[in-house]
Amino acid sequence: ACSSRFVLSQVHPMWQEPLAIPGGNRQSPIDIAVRNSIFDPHLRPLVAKYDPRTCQQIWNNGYSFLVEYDDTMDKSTLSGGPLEDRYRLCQFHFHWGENNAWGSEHTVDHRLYPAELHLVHWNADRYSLFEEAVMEENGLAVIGVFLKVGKRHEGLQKLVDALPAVRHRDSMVEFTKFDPSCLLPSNMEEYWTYAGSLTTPPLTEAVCWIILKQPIEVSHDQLAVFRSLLFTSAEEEVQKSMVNNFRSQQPLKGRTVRSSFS
Ligand SMILES: CCCCCNS(=O)(=O)c1cc(S(N)(=O)=O)ccc1C(=O)O
Ligand SMILES: [Zn+2]
Repeated sequence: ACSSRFVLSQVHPMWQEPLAIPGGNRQSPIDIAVRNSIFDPHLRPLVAKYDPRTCQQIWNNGYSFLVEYDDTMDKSTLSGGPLEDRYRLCQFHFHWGENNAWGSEHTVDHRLYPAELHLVHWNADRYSLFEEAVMEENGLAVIGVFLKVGKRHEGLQKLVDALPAVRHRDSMVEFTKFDPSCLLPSNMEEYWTYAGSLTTPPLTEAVCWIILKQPIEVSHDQLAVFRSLLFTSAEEEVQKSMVNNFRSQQPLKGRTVRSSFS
């Protein structure tokens, strides 16, 4: 699995923004101002080919819960879209709020969603390890999918049922045969893409962000289980609910957001 062993538990969930950020002119997340995005006819549909057999475990890293994949071979890959190379899936995770009014990291014309899914991939054509890619420009490609409250998401339920087992920070359980394709919306043609960064430390400016226009629907109760997770470990006497684990929006600094649709 990718080395998302970067243990965020040293940073408080509403962690203090560092003063100096490497570069600092392509930080994420951002607001996507639809009318300012530029239609690029060369942008192709995204091609996500995931093998559920590469799914390994879920863990609570003190910031979110990550579902980690075996990325030692080219088995679960992302290509197409704005990407020149083939990227390997290493993990997916979510960001959410304490209620349904907010929780996403990106916004569309300042519209907030109750949660956002991130599927993290690294450029396996150019690098041999995730750790290398995470320090390189466009070493990573992250797909962002907005979640909205509606009907129950059957595919998500297997994941929701596993969450009580990783309630506390640093807990981990085996989790296998999960195909993350079930969390993607049907429309993989319409997205926005821009050059950005990780939204958690080390905030490296290595990410080609691909934000899908079509949200997925999950039920209120499914989101409530996300909020039953804890930032804190089993040993800590004061337990803190894992909610509002999103970063504040960052300045665009002259960047262009491209759209695959007009
Ligand atoms: C070597 C240090 C890697 C740190 C980042 N790891 S990651 O999997 O890319 C990641 C991305 C993101 S994000 N929101 O996709 O930028 C959030 C958390 C993590 C994590 O590891 O917890
Ligand atoms: Zn994320």
